[in-house]
Amino acid sequence: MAEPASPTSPRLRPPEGLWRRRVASFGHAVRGVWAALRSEVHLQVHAVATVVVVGLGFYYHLARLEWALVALAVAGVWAAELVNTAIEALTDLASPAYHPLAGKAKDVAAGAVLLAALGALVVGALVFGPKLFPQ
Ligand SMILES: Nc1ncnc2c1ncn2[C@@H]1O[C@H](COP(=O)(O)OP(=O)(O)OP(=O)(O)O)[C@@H](O)[C@H]1O
Repeated sequence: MAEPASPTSPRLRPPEGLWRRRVASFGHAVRGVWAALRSEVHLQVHAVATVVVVGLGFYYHLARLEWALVALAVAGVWAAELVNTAIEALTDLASPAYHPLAGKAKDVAAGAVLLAALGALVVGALVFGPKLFPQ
């Protein structure tokens, strides 16, 4: 009878090289964030805002759920801004000359950032508003 599978069983262990590839992919992702951070002023502003928000979070001893909302809002803005940066780069590569579709792609990507930022603003106002301006 076949031996039951366990997480340490050689059958379930990923093949050699898979972990190396996963680690390499993680490295590429970190390199992407770093490259965008160096070239995009908007991301540098987000970085400063993130430090301020995290500092305020510790100062006001946010509750667990408040931290969760703030983390989601901050990550949402970063993710939207990174995707926007990627779409801008690809658009410039594919269509350096003016094209309505290139403009649409950039406008839609920028719209995603705007929505994420508005959501983060609402979360920030609801979480920090009562703490910053107690009645
Ligand atoms: N190749 C293009 N064809 C048509 N319209 C374009 C093109 N490139 C840019 N645009 C228009 O100009 C706007 C600004 O584009 P741009 O590449 O300067 O991005 P941006 O909003 O200034 O972002 P960032 O400041 O992060 O570079 C776009 O949203 C789009 O409407």
